[in-house]
Amino acid sequence: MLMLNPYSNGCLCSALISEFKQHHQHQHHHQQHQASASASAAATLRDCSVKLPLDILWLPKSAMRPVGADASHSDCILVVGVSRPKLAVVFLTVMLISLFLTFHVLYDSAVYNIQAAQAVHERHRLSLAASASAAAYTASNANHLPVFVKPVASSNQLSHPMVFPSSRVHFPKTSRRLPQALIIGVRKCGTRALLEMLYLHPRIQKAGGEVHFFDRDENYLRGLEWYRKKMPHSFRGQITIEKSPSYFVSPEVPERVRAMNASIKLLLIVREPVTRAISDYTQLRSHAATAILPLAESNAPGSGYGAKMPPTAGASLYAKLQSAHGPYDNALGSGAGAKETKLRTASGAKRRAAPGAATTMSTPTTTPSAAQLAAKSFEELAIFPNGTVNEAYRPLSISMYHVHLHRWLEVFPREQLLVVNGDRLIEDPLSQLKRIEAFLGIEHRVRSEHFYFNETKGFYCLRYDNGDRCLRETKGRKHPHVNPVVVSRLRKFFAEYNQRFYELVGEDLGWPEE
Ligand SMILES: Nc1ncnc2c1ncn2[C@@H]1O[C@H](COP(=O)(O)OS(=O)(=O)O)[C@@H](OP(=O)(O)O)[C@H]1O
Repeated sequence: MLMLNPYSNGCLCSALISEFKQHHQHQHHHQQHQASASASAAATLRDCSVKLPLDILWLPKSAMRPVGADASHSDCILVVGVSRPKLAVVFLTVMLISLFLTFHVLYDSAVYNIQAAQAVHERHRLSLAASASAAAYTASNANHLPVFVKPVASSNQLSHPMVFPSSRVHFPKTSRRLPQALIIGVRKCGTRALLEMLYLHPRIQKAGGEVHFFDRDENYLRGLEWYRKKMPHSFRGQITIEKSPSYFVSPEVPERVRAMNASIKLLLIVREPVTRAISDYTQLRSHAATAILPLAESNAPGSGYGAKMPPTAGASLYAKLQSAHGPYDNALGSGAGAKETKLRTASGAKRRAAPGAATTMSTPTTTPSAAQLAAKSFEELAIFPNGTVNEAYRPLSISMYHVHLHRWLEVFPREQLLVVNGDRLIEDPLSQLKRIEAFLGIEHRVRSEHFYFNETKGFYCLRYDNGDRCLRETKGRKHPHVNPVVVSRLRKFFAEYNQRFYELVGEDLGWPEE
């Protein structure tokens, strides 16, 4: 028996002894025959008492009032009294800390087990629900859509902001890890859709936004630890993926990525180059319109973007647009800035003389207003009046995939890079996801039941156990009508570049040549 009494010095022992004596007298009055036994107990008390620094006493068992049946065969009981307050405080503190740590470990372990069980259960439920809905579709015989999933009427809609789940349960034993795979581009080819679809896989964790670590000096100079902290929590066996589409076209990026991880896996999603350029233009025009409309009078014939903008307002909007469009030289990507010059040098392409260019194109020295930029059609920006292609137009130069890919393949072996077909991802996402699962070395877990075709949006959306999710409205914008002659002209222009790209990747993607 251990008894702690921090505030007494010997009181415990004397109390016990006094108790022993009273008890002994009581027995003496009522049980005469035990008198000799008590005397012998007192003798034993004297024999068993051993004074130690911690006030440890051996008391005879008969000194204690029995509480229940006593099955022990010992004669003496150990009583410890802590007589020094400081020592007692230390004792109590150690005991409390031990208790706290024990409960903490037990709590962590319980939370971990419960959450892990919930995650497994939810995924299982999702897979059952999805199988049921796929079966229902087969029965309903909807047929005009590509295949692996039939269209499902969904209540969930496009006015949502980005509605894919932005966070998962954070297990206690996870940590933030540098990415083991990157989606390096290409802009407007389906990089967001690809990342969200991959995130359906339990082995994938994704960085929420575009981090732009490797292509922006101000971020790169913050160091890898800064980058790591931008990553999501993950288990050891999971793969963290980040996507920043401008990595593909930024010359300094491949070397920087290799410096971080020479065996990182690279995903490059591409789309038919002219469609990609039109998509790019559509996004830039949309951004320009958003910036201009509140201030502008929309009375420029055919433009709708406020040609009568006051010069000062135009200049400040222009600055706004420049910062909003990052790698672009101006709002609609029409200028030929420093990066463009590098690109032309790298590709070996000669700038073609463009009669009339001075009157139709912005130049770096003459800053056009945002309204002027936003008022230009894709045709005007892409083709000079003499019919030649404006290679310096950023949406077009980004689509010259071979130029950029060449730089990556100078740094990484071909096997480390997977080319994903963005046009196929739109029509049949599962086929592309299977390839990516194999490339990343993870089991095939993304299934047709994870997708449904949303008729309103015109794209496949994702199905989670807690609801259906589409990408937000900035993905899948309606493109403006582009003159078919211009489209054909651009396709011919890209035919040669596409061939070079096919050679680099070792695959013919079959893009139209007119
Ligand atoms: N499932 C699904 N839902 C919506 N959109 C889809 C989907 N799959 C691919 N896409 C195509 O993704 C295009 C946008 O590409 P990015 O995400 O790479 O754009 S961005 O560079 O990050 O701005 C976007 O381009 P636009 O159609 O021109 O808007 C889509 O065509």
